[in-house]
Amino acid sequence: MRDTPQRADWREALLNDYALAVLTLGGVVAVVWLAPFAVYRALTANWLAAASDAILAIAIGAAAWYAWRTRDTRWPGWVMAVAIVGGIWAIGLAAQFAALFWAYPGVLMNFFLVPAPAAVVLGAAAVLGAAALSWQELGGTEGLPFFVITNVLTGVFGYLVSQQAHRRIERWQALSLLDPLTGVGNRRLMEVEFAQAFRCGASVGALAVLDVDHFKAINDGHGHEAGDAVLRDLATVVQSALRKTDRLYRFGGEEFVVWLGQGDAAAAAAVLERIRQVVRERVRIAERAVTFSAGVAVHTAPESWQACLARADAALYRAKREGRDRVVWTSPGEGASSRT
Ligand SMILES: Nc1nc2c(ncn2[C@@H]2O[C@H](COP(=O)(O)OP(=O)(O)OP(=O)(O)O)[C@@H](O)[C@H]2O)c(=O)[nH]1
Repeated sequence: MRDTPQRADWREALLNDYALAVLTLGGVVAVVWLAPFAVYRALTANWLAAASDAILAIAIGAAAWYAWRTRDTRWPGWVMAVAIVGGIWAIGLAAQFAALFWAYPGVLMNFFLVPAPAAVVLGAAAVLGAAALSWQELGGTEGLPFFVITNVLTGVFGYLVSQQAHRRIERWQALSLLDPLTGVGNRRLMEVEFAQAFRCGASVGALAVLDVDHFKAINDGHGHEAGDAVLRDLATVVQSALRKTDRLYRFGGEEFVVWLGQGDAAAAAAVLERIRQVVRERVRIAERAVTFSAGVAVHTAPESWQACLARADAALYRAKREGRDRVVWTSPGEGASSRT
C-alpha cells in the first residue's frame, strides 16, 4: 500500500528532524505518562506531586505541539530541556528512588534539544541536584558515584552522537542546499524556506528575480571561468548589500532570487537600488560594468510563493524587453511598472 502524502510527510519529518522526534517522544510521555499521573496524584490528594506532574505535562506537551505546528524546534527544545531538569529535581525532591531512572533519558534527550554546552550544564544541574536531594535513597556515598558516573557516561554518549548528527546534517546541507559556485542558497533551499515562510498565510514581503544582462556574451568573449567569476562576485556583492533578514538564492544559470522579507515596498525598493549601485560599481569584466535586470513582486496573502515568483519572473522578462539594466515592479491587480 502506498503512503498518503500526509502520512509520508509526518514520517519524513520525524526521520529527518531529530529535535522534532525527541520533542514528539517527550509529548507522548507527557500525554500517556505524566498527565494520568497528575490525575492520579490529584485523586489521592497528593497536591504538590499532582501540580508538578501537570506543569511538566503541559510544558512538554505544549512544546511538542508548537514544534509540530511551526516546525520550529528551537524554543520548544529549550522549554522541554528546562522541563526535564525541573522534572528530575522534582523526582529528587520527592525522594523516589525508582523514578530517578528518568534522569538517563532526560540527560540524553537534552543533547538533541539544545546546544551541547547548554545540555552539559543542564544535565549536570539535573543529576547533581537530584543526587543531592535523594542522597538518602541513593545510599549516600555508596550509590551516589554509580548514579553520577552512569549519568556522565550517558551524557558523553549523547554528546558524541548529537555532535556527529549535527556535523552530518551541516555537511549534507552544504552539499544539497548551497550552490557550490557562489556559496549562496540554491533553488532547493529557496523552495524549503519559501514553503516554510508562506505556510502561515501572512504577507512575507517581496520577491525579486535578478538576471545578469548579456551573460552569454561575457562567457563567449572572456571564457566560462571569467563568467563563473562574475557570478561569484555578483553573489558576494549582492549579499553584502542585503539586510540581515533578506535572503539570496541562485535560482539557476545566471539567475538569482532575492527575498526581501521585511518592511514595505519602499524598503524593498531601497535595498534593490543599493544592490543595483554596488553591482554596477564592484562587478566588472575587463573594466566594464556588469548589469542585471530584475522583476519584483510584492507578496499579498494568501498568494502562493510559486504565483508570486511567477509574477516576478514575468516582470523580469519585461525588464529584459524594455532594454535591460532596470528593475520592473508588479503587484497583484496592478500592471508592471518600471524603474531604472
Ligand atoms: N560561466 C557560466 N555560465 C553559465 C552558467 N550557467 C549558465 N551559464 C550560461 O549563461 C548563459 C545565459 O545566456 P542567455 O540565457 O542567452 O542570457 P543572456 O546572454 O544573459 O541574455 P539576457 O539574459 O537576455 O540578457 C548561457 O550561455 C549559459 O551557458 C554557469 O554556472 N557558469
